Amino acid sequence: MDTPRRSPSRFGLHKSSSKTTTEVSDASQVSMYQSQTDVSEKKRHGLLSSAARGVVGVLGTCFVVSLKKTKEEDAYAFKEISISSTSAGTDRSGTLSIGSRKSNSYGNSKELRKPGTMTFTMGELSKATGNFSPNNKIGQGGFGTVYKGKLKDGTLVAIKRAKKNIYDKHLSIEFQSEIQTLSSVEHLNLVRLLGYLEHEQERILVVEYVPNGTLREHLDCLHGVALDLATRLDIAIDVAHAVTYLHMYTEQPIIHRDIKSSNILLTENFRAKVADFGFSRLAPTDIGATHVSTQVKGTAGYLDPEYLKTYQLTHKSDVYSFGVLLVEMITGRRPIEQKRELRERITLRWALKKFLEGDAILSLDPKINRSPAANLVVEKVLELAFQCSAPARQDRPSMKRTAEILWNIRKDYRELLEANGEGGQPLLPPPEKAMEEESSFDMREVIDKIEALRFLNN
Ligand SMILES: Nc1ncnc2c1ncn2[C@@H]1O[C@H](COP(=O)(O)OP(=O)(O)OP(=O)(O)O)[C@@H](O)[C@H]1O
Repeated sequence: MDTPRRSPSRFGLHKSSSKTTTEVSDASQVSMYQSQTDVSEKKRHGLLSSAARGVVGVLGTCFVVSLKKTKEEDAYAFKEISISSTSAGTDRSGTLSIGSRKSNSYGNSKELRKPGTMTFTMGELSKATGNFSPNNKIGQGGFGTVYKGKLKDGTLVAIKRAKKNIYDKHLSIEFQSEIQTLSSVEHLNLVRLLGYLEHEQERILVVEYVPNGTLREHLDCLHGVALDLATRLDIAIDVAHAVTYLHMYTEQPIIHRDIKSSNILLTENFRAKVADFGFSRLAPTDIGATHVSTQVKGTAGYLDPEYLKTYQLTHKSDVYSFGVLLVEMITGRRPIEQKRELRERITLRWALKKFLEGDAILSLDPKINRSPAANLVVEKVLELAFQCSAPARQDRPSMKRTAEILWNIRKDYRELLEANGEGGQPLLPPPEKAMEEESSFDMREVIDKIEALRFLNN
């Protein structure tokens, strides 16, 4: 099927409008949010176990890990989008709580709890975390401190303790928002809320513990091995599934608002789980409503420039952030690389320039070996990433479409690996409905790219 002709404006590269937009957004993103991000990043990195660093130190290098997933594992993920809406629907009817596991008991098992509202006592959570011992601290974010905990029945959990400030009404609202949002969702690729505690000064969330660190940590090789391209593609698809689910299959559409690599947690099998719904708000459902106006929240580098400019939040703001995330996964670089020279500082812009010059492969994370198959992934994923992060939201694809394109890219990648005898990744059957359109880019677009390149060089 022919892909529609893409004009420079689909990339948002018309001189008159987009340059201004990009500059405004970059500047405001850096100034408004960078300090906050830096602090939490530093803290988080400071918190990485010395053991992890030890591994890196001992190995002296970062090996590429290649993971073979079973057909069943992936097939499950594909099914998840379609079946989850049903199961979540059941949950929302109030008969089955996503927080309360039928076979497991948390806190008082006699209570019949509403979805996601399992309550814990301070005693239980104190015990689970060794009295909130610093030894059990695994993270620090905008919301507060995160501890690893073990419940009575042995279940490992992450316990997110909000900063204490009962007079901060905003925090309480955020807490309620996180509970409400989390409680209505259930998906393999979303971190599950197990319960909460709200008592006097304390606001604590108990969520599923995801044991293998954040995507950002893995891109930084802090766990000793670099993620190979196949795994990065799988992770991107997991995230796309999760966000598609939030946008399309929950009772009320949910905009995540803070998609970023440090909010992507990985399981031992390198399945991705999207975390941190603290910033999310329910998307509008009114017929005719296309956006909610709200105060700008998110993280520097990932913020939709149109949202920054207009304060209007739509699903396409998540798509923008996801585009930035895709570039991050291909390049290994953070969205904003403060220490690099000016022209390399905004990774999206730097990678776009390489792409338009026909040198997309030069932007590939140096930890990944170059090959014809890698070349294909870099070209196609970057092309998709730039569509996702087009300055104008109408030029961005939906999250569902983005997932479908990623499926195609993965399929092409695996076929090329097989053909070149490069890898042993098993070929998975294509998901039933997803393969209608090709994600190739055609020669006509080269002309557009040259035009765009001229624009960039001006
Ligand atoms: N469910 C979880 N399982 C395992 N570790 C977690 C879990 N949730 C959070 N963490 C760890 O705690 C860190 C802080 O998480 P948190 O969601 O509070 O903040 P953040 O998203 O990193 O930052 P911010 O709130 O500023 O966006 C994460 O980077 C991760 O290392």
